[in-house]
Amino acid sequence: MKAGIIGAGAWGTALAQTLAAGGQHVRLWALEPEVVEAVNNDRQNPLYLPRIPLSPSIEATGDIAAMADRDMLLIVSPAQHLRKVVAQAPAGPPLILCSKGIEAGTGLLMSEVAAEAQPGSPIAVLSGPTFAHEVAKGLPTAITLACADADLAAKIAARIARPAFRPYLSDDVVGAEIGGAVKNVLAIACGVAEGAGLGLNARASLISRGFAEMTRFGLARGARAETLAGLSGLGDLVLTCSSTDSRNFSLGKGLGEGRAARDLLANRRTVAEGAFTAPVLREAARAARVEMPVVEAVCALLEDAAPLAQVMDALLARPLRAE
Ligand SMILES: NC(=O)c1ccc[n+]([C@@H]2O[C@H](COP(=O)([O-])OP(=O)(O)OC[C@H]3O[C@@H](n4cnc5c(N)ncnc54)[C@H](O)[C@@H]3O)[C@@H](O)[C@H]2O)c1
Ligand SMILES: O=P(O)(O)OC[C@H](O)CO
Repeated sequence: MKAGIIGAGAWGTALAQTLAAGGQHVRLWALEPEVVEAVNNDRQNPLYLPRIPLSPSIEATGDIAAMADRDMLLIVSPAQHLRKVVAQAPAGPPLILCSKGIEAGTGLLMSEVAAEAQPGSPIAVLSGPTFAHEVAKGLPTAITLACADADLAAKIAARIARPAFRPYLSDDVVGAEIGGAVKNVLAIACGVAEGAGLGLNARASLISRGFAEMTRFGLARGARAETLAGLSGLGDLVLTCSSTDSRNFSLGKGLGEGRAARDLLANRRTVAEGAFTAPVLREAARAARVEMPVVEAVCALLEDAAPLAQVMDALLARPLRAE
């Protein structure tokens, strides 16, 4: 098995650790030379996945061309860097996209961006409720692997499955991507509820009504309802909306505590994808005439367009309607 992982943040490193279980060689491309050095010399990634001893079967590299001999490539960069990273990756092997977001400027999903950046490469999407530090510790995890080509999906699944890492197959690539992108924005909303002390009823309502928004938007973009109700949609939504382990939830918590988005986002090393996805999603939803009031509210808070009390009042004052 010759897996290559492109992107050595928390998730790329955790995936490398998972695939390296059992002594399989995994090559991991990192942007930062200090990450390459720490992984190769100290068996650690203190920048992005601290306190997890890494397998000796992981070989880090700063040279993306070193991925040329790999027979599958997991792309794990932040969504807004995926186009550039995929364009630099060697062409040929299947690309397994692990980033969650929508590209700013184009409104494209990651599979659409990858298809433009590297035409002809087979594409799959790996997405679900997966906090990196838990996966890296070998805690039980299930995840959606979506690919239009069922044979390829089965081959990839067989190669990435581990006793505690269980992929479920789907042919609904768009559905898997929309779930992962939208849940990050909704997690910000749930973090706001936590930070502002709005209570657990509010959080449950945001999850349910947010899921209704995800479903409306997903169906408008051709996703299937059962995909949105699966691991990559509802499953990830519940995870990310429930814990400060989520960077998106934590960002929202800061907003709910009254801190400004620009301060919370300034100089951060780790990515809170929802902050980038929110305005793109709002645009896409408006263009498709899909109502997404929770997403609109998150955008207003991120843009500091209105105080939280006003945003809450506007949400609660919407016309009463059927569920
Ligand atoms: N962390 C998780 O638990 C988790 C789980 C599933 C999916 N994801 C998704 O994986 C993707 C990567 O997230 P992460 O948590 O691994 O990242 P991270 O926040 O841990 O690290 C940031 C990453 O961004 C990279 N980066 C910074 N500037 C860059 C540039 N100019 N070009 C290319 N790369 C650059 C860094 O090298 C690093 O790999 C995101 O889309 C995220 O939603 C994360
Ligand atoms: O920390 P977050 O909010 O980016 O969430 C990480 C993963 O996407 C959870 O599945």
